[in-house]
Amino acid sequence: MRQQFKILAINPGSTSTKIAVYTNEQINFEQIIRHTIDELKTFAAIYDQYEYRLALVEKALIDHSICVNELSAVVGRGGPLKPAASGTYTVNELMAEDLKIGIQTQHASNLGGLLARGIAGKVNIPAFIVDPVSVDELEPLARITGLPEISRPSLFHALNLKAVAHRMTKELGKDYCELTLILVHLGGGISVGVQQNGRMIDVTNPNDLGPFSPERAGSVPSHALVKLCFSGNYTEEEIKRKLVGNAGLMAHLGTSDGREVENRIANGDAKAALIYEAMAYQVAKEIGAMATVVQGNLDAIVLTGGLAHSKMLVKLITDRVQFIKQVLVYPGEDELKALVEGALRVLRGEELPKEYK
Ligand SMILES: Nc1ncnc2c1ncn2[C@@H]1O[C@H](COP(=O)(O)OP(=O)(O)OP(=O)(O)O)[C@@H](O)[C@H]1O
Ligand SMILES: CCCC(=O)O
Repeated sequence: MRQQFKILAINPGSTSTKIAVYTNEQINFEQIIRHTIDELKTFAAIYDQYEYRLALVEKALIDHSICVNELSAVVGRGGPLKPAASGTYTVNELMAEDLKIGIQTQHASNLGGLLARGIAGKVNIPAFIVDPVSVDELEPLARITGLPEISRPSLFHALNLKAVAHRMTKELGKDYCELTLILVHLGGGISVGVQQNGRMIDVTNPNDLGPFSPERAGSVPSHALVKLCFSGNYTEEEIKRKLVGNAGLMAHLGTSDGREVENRIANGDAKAALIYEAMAYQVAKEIGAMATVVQGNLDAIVLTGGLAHSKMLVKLITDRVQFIKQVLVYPGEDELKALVEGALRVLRGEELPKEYK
């Protein structure tokens, strides 16, 4: 009989902590613990929320009659850490320190590894994180911009894109490193990357470059942006908010909900149709650019994320890129399952845990 591993996965977000317990690939339970603004505003820094969220996760385990010493491992969402290769990492002392201070930025996901370590430490089982947004496997060529002092960083939807690549290679009975793929996450932000030999050798940072998305600007003409920054009309924070959060579909149409945009299109809204098609056009153009990175030697183009549920958007993109290679669609994202799968690969000895340095 296959060995049974019981795993707790923790995904802290800005307004909730999502948790799940799985036995192997089977879910035992999933819960979204919501946090109100009033509760969170009492904490000055993200790390100050640690004890508060820990108590809520432990209570949820008791509510579901799960005893910590039944668990084989605890896995948390990895925060924006130092650039590192893709994989499952043991939460070590150095990582815990970087998560505590928010080495790249203050973000709720920094608590994922810390909560995993806190709970796992009580019963001496491993604590992991999997594919944080700061996974960096870029080729030197991909980093260079026209300004020596600005290089392209690697920040993207690594957890979902890597999980989808693992799932599809398994389904096709292939080795993970065998396939060359263009992987596209179509969510609130859009990441477009190309993976070769298991490494994401080029990728657009959804907060910075590439297509615009439901709520982010993507690449914009730099001179016009500089003018906006120095117009005296905005603070630095306001400009950042304008680019990430209030841009894309939200800025043009006042909503970041793809379903709402499609309803408007169905009711004859020509502006909604133009903007939605422009988003698909930009995604397709970026896919075309990524195909040049591997000189067209690809196995598939893969679309995933919430917007990949949309038949309309998938068709708009596919019509433009299917001449390059077949398009496969894996709608949605399941971060808790992706975390569990990453932990299982290590517990089953399919992958060695990586050490954060
Ligand atoms: N059936 C659907 N048709 C059209 N759009 C959809 C559908 N289902 C979800 N979406 C859209 O997908 C987007 C959200 O995707 P997703 O849940 O992957 O993003 P997120 O988790 O909010 O952000 P991110 O993925 O950037 O972290 C929203 O624009 C939502 O309206
Ligand atoms: C930075 C990429 C990940 C995200 O936007 O959620």
